[in-house]
Amino acid sequence: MTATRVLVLNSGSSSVKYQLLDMSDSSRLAVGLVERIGEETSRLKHTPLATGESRETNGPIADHEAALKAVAEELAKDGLGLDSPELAAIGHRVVHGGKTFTEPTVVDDAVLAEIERLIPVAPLHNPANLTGIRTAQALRPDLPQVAVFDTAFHTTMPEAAARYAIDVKTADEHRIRRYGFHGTSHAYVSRATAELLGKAPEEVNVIVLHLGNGASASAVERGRCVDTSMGLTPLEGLVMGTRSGDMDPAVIFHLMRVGGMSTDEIDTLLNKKSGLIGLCGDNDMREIRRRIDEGAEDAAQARLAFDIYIHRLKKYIGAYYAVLGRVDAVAFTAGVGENAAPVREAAIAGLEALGLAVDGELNAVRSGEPRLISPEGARVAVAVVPTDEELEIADQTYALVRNGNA
Ligand SMILES: Nc1ncnc2c1ncn2[C@@H]1O[C@H](COP(=O)(O)OP(=O)(O)O)[C@@H](O)[C@H]1O
Ligand SMILES: CC(=O)OP(=O)(O)O
Ligand SMILES: [Mg+2]
Repeated sequence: MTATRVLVLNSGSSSVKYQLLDMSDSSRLAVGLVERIGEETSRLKHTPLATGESRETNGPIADHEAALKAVAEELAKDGLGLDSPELAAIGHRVVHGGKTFTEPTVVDDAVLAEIERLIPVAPLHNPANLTGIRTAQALRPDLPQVAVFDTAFHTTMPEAAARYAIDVKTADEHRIRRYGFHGTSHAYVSRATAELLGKAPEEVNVIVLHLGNGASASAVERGRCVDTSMGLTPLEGLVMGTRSGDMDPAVIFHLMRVGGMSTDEIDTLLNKKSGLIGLCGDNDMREIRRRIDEGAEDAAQARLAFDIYIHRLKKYIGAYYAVLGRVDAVAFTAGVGENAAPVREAAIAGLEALGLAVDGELNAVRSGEPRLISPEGARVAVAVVPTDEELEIADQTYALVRNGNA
């Protein structure tokens, strides 16, 4: 029997999203999510696609190792356990691959060591990714574990976009440059956008707006990334759920000298207590829109947070329009981009001179399919293109192991 199944693990700082796929037809066998790892109120939601009936387990899950073991138990209940001979490989999302990894990579000790070395530049993500890999290795030591890096798609950025304008020697010594993240999503969505336009990826220039809890924009020229908004770490760029995005770096010196804050306190402030949550107390765009739309008592604060979020997004659309010179499509994706029509409308509003517009009726359509929301005949397409990082990771993982390369 040929092993055609791939388990994909997308380990975040406090969550694990997973999917088991059969790559003979790219179908899903099971999907699930473990949330709030490390808290008392952890939750595992598991759905075997054969029945479509979800099971939920609530109660403390201490760490990512325990989370993955719980996932393995749930899969086993459906006869989809990790001991299955049909499993060909386990694919892992790894957030930071530095400049080392430009392709999906079969994990060995040297690869693990390099992912570990990169922890200081992805402190929220790489430790969780490592635990995911090590736990999976312990459960199935005989299987290839494949790392698919968020940074890989961005390694094509030219030096002019990737370098910060700081002393070159210092930058090189500490490997300070812009790496970019969410690359698996930017790659998948830019390709799917080309397909929606009936073109090959090499024929189009696309601005991809990945708006989830973390958020980033990218400029994709003929299938290759030429700029992206995240930098050395996933902190730079757009306003995010809990991260500040761009600001004058002197804010940090000021907080240290005048505010008396420590490096760790500022790190926590900018990564976990800023962005939408810092501006208005909510990091969920649904809640922010509810406050605005219902005219809640604290609507003004939510409105300001929304406006700052949109202002930054619009600046990046303009910047990447200039970087690309000619734009064929702007694609919205991830939780906010796929679901929040008011965000899409506001971000594109006023950009008619650039050939960009949103049709109100098309924008209001709710669907899981890629779709155009620009008016018929528009010079530049505006699209909603659902991302599928797990499918992309599974594809890349299977492509690497199916020919016995592993
Ligand atoms: N219907 C919706 N309207 C507005 N925002 C939504 C909606 N559904 C989800 N979101 C937003 O999507 C975010 C999560 O996006 P997601 O891509 O799943 O993020 P991540 O992968 O970073 O956890 C939530 O924080 C929420 O703000
Ligand atoms: C890199 C990054 O920001 O990832 P996420 O959006 O999953 O936090
Ligand atoms: Mg995400």
